[in-house]
Amino acid sequence: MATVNSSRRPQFDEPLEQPNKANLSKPSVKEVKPANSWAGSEPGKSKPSRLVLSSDFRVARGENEDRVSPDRRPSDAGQDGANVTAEPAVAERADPNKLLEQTVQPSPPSRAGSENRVGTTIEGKANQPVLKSGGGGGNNGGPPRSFHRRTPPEDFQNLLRTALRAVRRNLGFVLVLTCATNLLVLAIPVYLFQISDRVLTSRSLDTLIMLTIIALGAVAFQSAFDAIRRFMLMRTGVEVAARLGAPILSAAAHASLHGSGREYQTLGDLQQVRGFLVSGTLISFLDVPFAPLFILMIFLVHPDLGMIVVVTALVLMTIALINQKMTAKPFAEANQAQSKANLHLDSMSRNSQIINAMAMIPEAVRIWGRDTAASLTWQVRAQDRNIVFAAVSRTVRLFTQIGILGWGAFLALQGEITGGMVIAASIIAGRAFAPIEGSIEGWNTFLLSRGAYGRIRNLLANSALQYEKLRLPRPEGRLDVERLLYVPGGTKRVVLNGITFSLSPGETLAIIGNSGAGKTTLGKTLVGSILPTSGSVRLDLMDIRNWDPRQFGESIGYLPQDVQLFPGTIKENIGRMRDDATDEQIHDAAVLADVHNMIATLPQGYETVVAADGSPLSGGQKQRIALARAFFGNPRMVVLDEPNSNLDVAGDKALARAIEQAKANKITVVVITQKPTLLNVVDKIMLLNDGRVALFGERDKVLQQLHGSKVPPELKGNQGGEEK
Ligand SMILES: Nc1ncnc2c1ncn2[C@@H]1O[C@H](COP(=O)(O)OP(=O)(O)OP(=O)(O)O)[C@@H](O)[C@H]1O
Repeated sequence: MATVNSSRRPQFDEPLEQPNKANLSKPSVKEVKPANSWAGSEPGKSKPSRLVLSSDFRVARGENEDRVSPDRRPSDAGQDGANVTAEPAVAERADPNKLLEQTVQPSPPSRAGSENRVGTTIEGKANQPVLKSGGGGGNNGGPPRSFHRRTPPEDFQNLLRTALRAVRRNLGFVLVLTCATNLLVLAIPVYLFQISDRVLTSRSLDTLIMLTIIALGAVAFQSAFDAIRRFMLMRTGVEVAARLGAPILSAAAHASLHGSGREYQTLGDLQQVRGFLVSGTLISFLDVPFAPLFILMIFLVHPDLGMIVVVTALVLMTIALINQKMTAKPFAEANQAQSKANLHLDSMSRNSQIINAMAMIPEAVRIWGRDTAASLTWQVRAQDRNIVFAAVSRTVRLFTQIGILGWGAFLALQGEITGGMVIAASIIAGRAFAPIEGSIEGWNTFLLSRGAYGRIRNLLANSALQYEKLRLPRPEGRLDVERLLYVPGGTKRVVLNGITFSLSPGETLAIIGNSGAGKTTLGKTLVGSILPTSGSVRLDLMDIRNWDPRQFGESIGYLPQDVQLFPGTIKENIGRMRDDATDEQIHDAAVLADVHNMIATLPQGYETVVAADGSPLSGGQKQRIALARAFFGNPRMVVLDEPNSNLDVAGDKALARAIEQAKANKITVVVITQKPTLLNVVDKIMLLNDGRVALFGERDKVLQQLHGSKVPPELKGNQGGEEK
């Protein structure tokens, strides 16, 4: 198959025609001027612009909106914009008073008039209505005039508030149960105290039976209340996960576009919060407020015993703090190494075919083993310290029990307290230590959970999905790219430098250039999957950042270089996994992408199930299904990144037909390609060189620039007949 790099024609990176350095450094386009382009007309002869000055935007907008001629053909605004350059508009230096006059007397609504307008900036055009009364869209009748049906904006703050309300409500009830549980837990020490001090002294069987029944009832209630509060906490955790799971995932998916890719881990944060809600740590936290009550009771038995308990509690806290300090680093290292091992495992599962085909299993296992071993080593180090401190802590607790019993016995010998009091104090002390110890041990979990909740709150609070965007009519497909600069975060590499161009609705553009020229990056900025460092991409004059994301997504199609299909049927894939995709829409997209016949040859047709790795489809078939997915819903702009990289001759032809059909349907198509075959069907060509526009203009003129006066025979398809 012939390629642009064949020996008969120069390569993309050859200095075909040195672009004017001055022009390129002011991020402008070397425009191959068509005869009727305004760029080629004399500024003096241009018709007055209705609005020309971006700095006068505020004043002029108010005037324009009131005075625009009702019969003005707004589509003309789209026709003349194909040649926007980065050069400042001539009229930007015009007298503002004259401008005001010009807005009072708008130019006649003729196409020729609008084509000759000089210096009409995009800001100026933004004041003009985009819609026209007919033509310019699908089925030659233009896109539907109705406004887009949109899902309402997500109210993440409200969802978070509702979830928090549910947690508070449940915790309030759990607190009441905790109160009852902690009071009932005193039943056993009180029972012991009563037996030794009352029953044994009075030898009353009735009292013993009575006390035993009360103690049994108290213990039964205490167990029931404890079980109920655990049930409630478990359900609270589930409720939080159920309420926040979907909003977090959609906010994370949206944020990941321009984020670090770690946004999806917020779902893990939700698991952390849920885990905390059902953990023993929270139970300990809830029980801790009752510890002072128990300590007070011991003080009431005897102040000496109370002091022993207080000192022990302080010692236990100190031990736990030292433990946390000494185990925090090894635990963090262990977690980091474990997540590296998990990432590696994930990439192994995605690349299992490559790993098997090239016998890379030992290497893959070695890398995973290295990270896992590092994780285990750090865990052992952390756990060793943990075990030592836990042992010290337990020893202190047991010493305290002995201390209370011993000193209590001594006090009993002195006749200050009774034997029953000593045993009761010992049991109550154990009850007081339990939540304190539990809280100290779980403090780390609490900090982690608090951090996780903070990340969830930030993600939901800052999600752009919740801001309501203005309802816009369905776009026509006018594309304006202005002074696009892209420097990837954390690098100084300028990948795109001053890209400026425009396409009218229904125009097709091929972006060509050497590998690494920035074609894919440009394609991604056009569909908003990466944000430019500066400059703007506008669809129907509205910056794509300001479109409602759902509406924008429905209005465009994108075929990425690395095609991935979703696990599901071909039908679902073409319908973008939407529940509301109708059979007719799916069929239309397949026909528009010229892929219906190919699908018809598959044994299960549209119901063929595609696995995560794309089987049973071939690479070319996957690419063609993805092409139909890009055309689903009759989008107004489609960006195709090397759509024929896997196609055979028939597929290539089908693709060319699809682009022609798209053109007939007034869909603006940008196709990134390395192959010359598609150049036959496009209106314009852009040659990218090192992130800059080296050539841009009408197809034949650019081809002539590329190949000198000779245009290779295979690229002569449209010459003459469709001369622009
Ligand atoms: N996130 C990034 N960080 C650093 N460099 C980047 C980043 N994204 C792109 N680049 C660089 O920008 C250049 C252009 O990349 P791009 O993928 O757009 O090229 P391309 O013209 O599509 O190439 P190909 O035809 O091989 O797909 C490359 O040199 C690439 O290394």
